[in-house]
Amino acid sequence: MRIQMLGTGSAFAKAFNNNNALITVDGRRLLLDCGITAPRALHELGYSFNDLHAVLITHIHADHIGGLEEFAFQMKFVYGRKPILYIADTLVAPLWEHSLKGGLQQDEAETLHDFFEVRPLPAGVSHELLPGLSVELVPTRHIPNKPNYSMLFNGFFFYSGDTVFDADLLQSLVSERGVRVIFHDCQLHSPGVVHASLPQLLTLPDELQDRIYLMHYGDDQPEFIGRTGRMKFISQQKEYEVERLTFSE
Ligand SMILES: Nc1ccn([C@@H]2O[C@@H]3COP(=O)(O)O[C@H]3[C@H]2O)c(=O)n1
Ligand SMILES: [Zn+2]
Ligand SMILES: [Zn+2]
Repeated sequence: MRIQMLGTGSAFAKAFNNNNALITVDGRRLLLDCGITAPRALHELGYSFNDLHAVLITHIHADHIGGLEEFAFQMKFVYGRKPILYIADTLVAPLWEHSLKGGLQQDEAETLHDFFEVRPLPAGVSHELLPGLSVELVPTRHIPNKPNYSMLFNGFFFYSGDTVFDADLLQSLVSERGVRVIFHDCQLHSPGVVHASLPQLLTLPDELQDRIYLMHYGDDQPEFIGRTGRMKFISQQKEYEVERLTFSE
């Protein structure tokens, strides 16, 4: 499994694109979140929306779904096919009613299903997204009363979908679930109200820090290079072989 971040920036970053990723398995590409900057970021890497097998969504903040209107319109009017949208079952209605309907709907009968092959995913069970890639949605805390999901891929790779610091969850993922690689959102400055902050992540034991790669950071990230304990920053646009990340690099 290879992963290439389209961006590693926080919602307000300007030096980095939105924290969205391309996961590639056997030549098939899954887009993981599609934020405001995703259309341009894909283009800069030489991809079009038509090169994607499917898109998977963590939650409905604009840095994670703000590019879906263009994705839907391009697939309908430029490429003439409906893309697969994997999304938590609890987010299907909010995504349409609160985010996409205003731009996409042209007549009252149109729904999200007219633009996407919607695959609602219950949390807590494994789903095959494409051959060789499975996911379990893990509910994580981000904004009170708004559903949000982190992703456990192939049983060993945990990708946080914007979450507050939760040391117990990270510890149990490693000691009970066998997680080997963790991509975690990281707000560089305290307090981490809706994200994990770097000072909080630095309190984790070495055995966890060794597995953690930091993403979703602010524009002053260069000032923090060398100040992340045993954790490492993930770079945007660089491609990583996930199986080879732990304890290497
Ligand atoms: N209660 C909230 C809600 C939002 N925010 C900021 O807005 C951003 C939305 O995208 P995000 O990546 O979840 O990060 C959120 C916070 O920076 C915040 O700081 N506090
Ligand atoms: Zn975000
Ligand atoms: Zn968010």
